[in-house]
Amino acid sequence: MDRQTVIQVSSLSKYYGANSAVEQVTLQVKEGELFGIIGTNGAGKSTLLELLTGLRQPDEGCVKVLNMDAELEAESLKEHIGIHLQNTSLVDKMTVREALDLFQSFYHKKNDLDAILDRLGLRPYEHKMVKRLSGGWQQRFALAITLVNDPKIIFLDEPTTGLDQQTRSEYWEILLELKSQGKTIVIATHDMGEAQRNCDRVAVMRKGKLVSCDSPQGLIARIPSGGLTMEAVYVHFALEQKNEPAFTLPHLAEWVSFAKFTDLRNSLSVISDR
Ligand SMILES: Nc1ncnc2c1ncn2[C@@H]1O[C@H](COP(=O)(O)OP(=O)(O)OP(=O)(O)O)[C@@H](O)[C@H]1O
Repeated sequence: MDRQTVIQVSSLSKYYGANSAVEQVTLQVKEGELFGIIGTNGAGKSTLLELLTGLRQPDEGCVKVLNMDAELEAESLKEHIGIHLQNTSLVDKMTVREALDLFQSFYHKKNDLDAILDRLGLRPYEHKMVKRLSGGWQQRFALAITLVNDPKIIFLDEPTTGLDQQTRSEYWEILLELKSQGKTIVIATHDMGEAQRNCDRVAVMRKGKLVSCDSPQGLIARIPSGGLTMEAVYVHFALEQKNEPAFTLPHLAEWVSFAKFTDLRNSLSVISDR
């Protein structure tokens, strides 16, 4: 039997002046999926996540999450989702435990905080100030915050950016465990290798538009020149412009920016394969 659709996005647009941050995006996410969103800096990933979670209002179209309208029923929706956006530093001066207690007080439904601390390995840091945690532990702490209300869907905005390979792999392992517990996870990421290994489907954004959406293998199979990796998918779908050479100067700048987040050696081998 088909899995239930838990997120339905229909013709969604968000404009900032003349700039369309998200333009006519339509997609669905199924219950229990680990759903990736990729694209260059400024492609619209964060704005899309903000619209999905009801934190921003769309200019056109609509978002239904768990059969609730993300714009009109944001308060009710909040109870059922966990969100980790970029640059959330409100709780820097609290300890891990204090911050978890505070965030949990915002919800009716309450998860077992001790179990969260233990599972995410945060127990030794329970009484440490959040700002004193290393980058990897801060991201785990932020993931812990998303779990305080035992959400059905977790939204994550580039949580592994800047982390070393080992820390990233461990983070994705936790996501796989949450998925195995039935959680639906939507994650914006620049982490192509992990997206390829772990995501059920990936949406590729480019200049606010959804340019492709499929399983990693499905996306890879769509590359006419025959790439083998999500890095190649990124180059083909996220950077490609019709009627222009593949690597104009602006593209090169985007590529360099992307390469910051991925294995440069792999990236260069993708270029040399072209
Ligand atoms: N509050 C805002 N006001 C004006 N423009 C905005 C605002 N938020 C985003 N934008 C613009 O919307 C576009 C999409 O930005 P967004 O942050 O969603 O992209 P992104 O794919 O998440 O990028 P990154 O990978 O750098 O986080 C960009 O052109 C950005 O400058």
